[in-house]
Amino acid sequence: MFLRLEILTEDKIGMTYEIVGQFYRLNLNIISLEVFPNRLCVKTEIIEDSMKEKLKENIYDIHGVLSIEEIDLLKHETSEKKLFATIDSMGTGVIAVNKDFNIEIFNFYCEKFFKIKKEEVIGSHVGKLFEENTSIREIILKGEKFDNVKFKIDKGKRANSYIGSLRPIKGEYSKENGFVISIKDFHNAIKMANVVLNSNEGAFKDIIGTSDLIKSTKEIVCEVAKSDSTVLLRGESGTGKEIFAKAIYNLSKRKDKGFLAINCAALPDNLIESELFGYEKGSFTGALSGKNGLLKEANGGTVFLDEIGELPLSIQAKLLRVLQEGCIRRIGSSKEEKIDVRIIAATNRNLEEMIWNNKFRKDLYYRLNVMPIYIPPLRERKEDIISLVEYFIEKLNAKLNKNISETHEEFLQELGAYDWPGNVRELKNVIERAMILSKGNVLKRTNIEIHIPSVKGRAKEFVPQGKNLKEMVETLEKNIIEKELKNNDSIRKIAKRLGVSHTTIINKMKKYNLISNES
Ligand SMILES: Nc1ncnc2c1ncn2[C@@H]1O[C@H](COP(=O)(O)OP(=O)(O)OP(=O)(O)O)[C@@H](O)[C@H]1O
Repeated sequence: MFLRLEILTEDKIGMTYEIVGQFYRLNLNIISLEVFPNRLCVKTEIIEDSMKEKLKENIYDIHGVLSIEEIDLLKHETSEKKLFATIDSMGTGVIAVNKDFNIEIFNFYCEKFFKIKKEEVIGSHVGKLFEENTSIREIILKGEKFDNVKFKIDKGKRANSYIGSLRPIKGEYSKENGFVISIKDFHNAIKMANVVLNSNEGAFKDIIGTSDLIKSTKEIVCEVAKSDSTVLLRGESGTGKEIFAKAIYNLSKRKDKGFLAINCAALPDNLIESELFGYEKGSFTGALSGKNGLLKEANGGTVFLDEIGELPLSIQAKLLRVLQEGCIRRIGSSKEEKIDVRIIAATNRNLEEMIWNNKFRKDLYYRLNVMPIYIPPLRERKEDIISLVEYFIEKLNAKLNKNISETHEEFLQELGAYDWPGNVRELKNVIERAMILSKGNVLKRTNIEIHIPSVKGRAKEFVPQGKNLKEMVETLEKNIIEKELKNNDSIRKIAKRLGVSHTTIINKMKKYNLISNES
């Protein structure tokens, strides 16, 4: 406990000397002294009331002393308290170290991730905190400025990555007086980077990734969105073609008009034409009244034609008329109607090969390919995996009613070692499965359910179950269809891939009691 006095005085030379003298006459130790014009604040040890009265009397006897008041804190103590409260409330770890490398400040954030109380580390050597990580320890002990170095702190259950920076504290004559280390959680830093990168571009808010490849794709998209030209998005399945199509629409001048997404593979062959172009009354049995097609419905807006490579050749010819002349003709009508739609198409098929095999019209290809944009596969931008994982965890926590807050380093390493043939869609599914499987709040390597040949070795040879060849073939057939259905592709697309009809797949699904996402 301390006694703190604030003494107001007249402006007189030697006043401080005289007041301080009264403390020494009573043999009192001055702990702190603040001198201002006409004001003096003194901190001393607590003393008995009689002694305190004596001290005050003696000070009042000095000519020019106006008042003496007991106060709670000296000015520098108030500032120090404010500073510590600020440092403690920061979402960044702060460690201040003196010139002898001893810790002087260790904020609340640091207590949390080092799992040590500040009382245990204040005054001890900073090197002790980074004992398990010799590389960062060496850099820190140089005491020289550095920015954003990634390192790991392994505290048993929690092994996470952080980003550290260091600033030396310079004295008035540039002599070094220690340094301050600031530490951020790596994953939080990435989240923030995403917020900042996406803040101007609301259109990109659902497109996660800060890799150079994604950044340059976003740049191209921004340029392309300004014009009204047809765009062809190319890239493997699950790379995000549809969300890029949405971004183009959101950045375009048609953003206040409609956006209609049509999956060409999901429309059965016999319905595609009527769905897209509409039909006249009586044009076929059952056409009791006429109907507008989807393209007409989308007039003035943007149409996203996903999986354009799946369109039958006859429809390709009609689509070419839309692109060339802006005209559609309903089934059963001899009249063409003008429409104004912007087409964004997408495919994961090799259209050039399809042209070669007479499966895709060359003229339509050239018309679509005015602005091709290639969406890179995830394996070429693995640096985006961490931010995608964070993003999906946050989204899926709400959906699955979970509270996953951490990912083990090994979990991320394993994801990084995989090649992701199903791209971001596959990553999302793997995260969802891992979250369902995880017992606590942490995602661990053991929660990953994918086969990673490079990491876990080759798969065992698969021998289908069954009493005889017929049963074995049926098991195999069931497994193949089941696996295809898991990719969430349309039945039409699966049928194409397996070289059978749409009806065959539906019949087999009934036979084996399988359900698709279309059911
Ligand atoms: N960069 C990304 N950020 C966040 N989510 C993404 C990203 N890329 C893809 N996704 C998600 O992955 C899933 C698949 O994306 P999308 O449907 O756009 O892929 P696609 O390329 O159109 O696939 P397909 O060719 O099979 O139709 C969606 O859930 C989408 O939201």
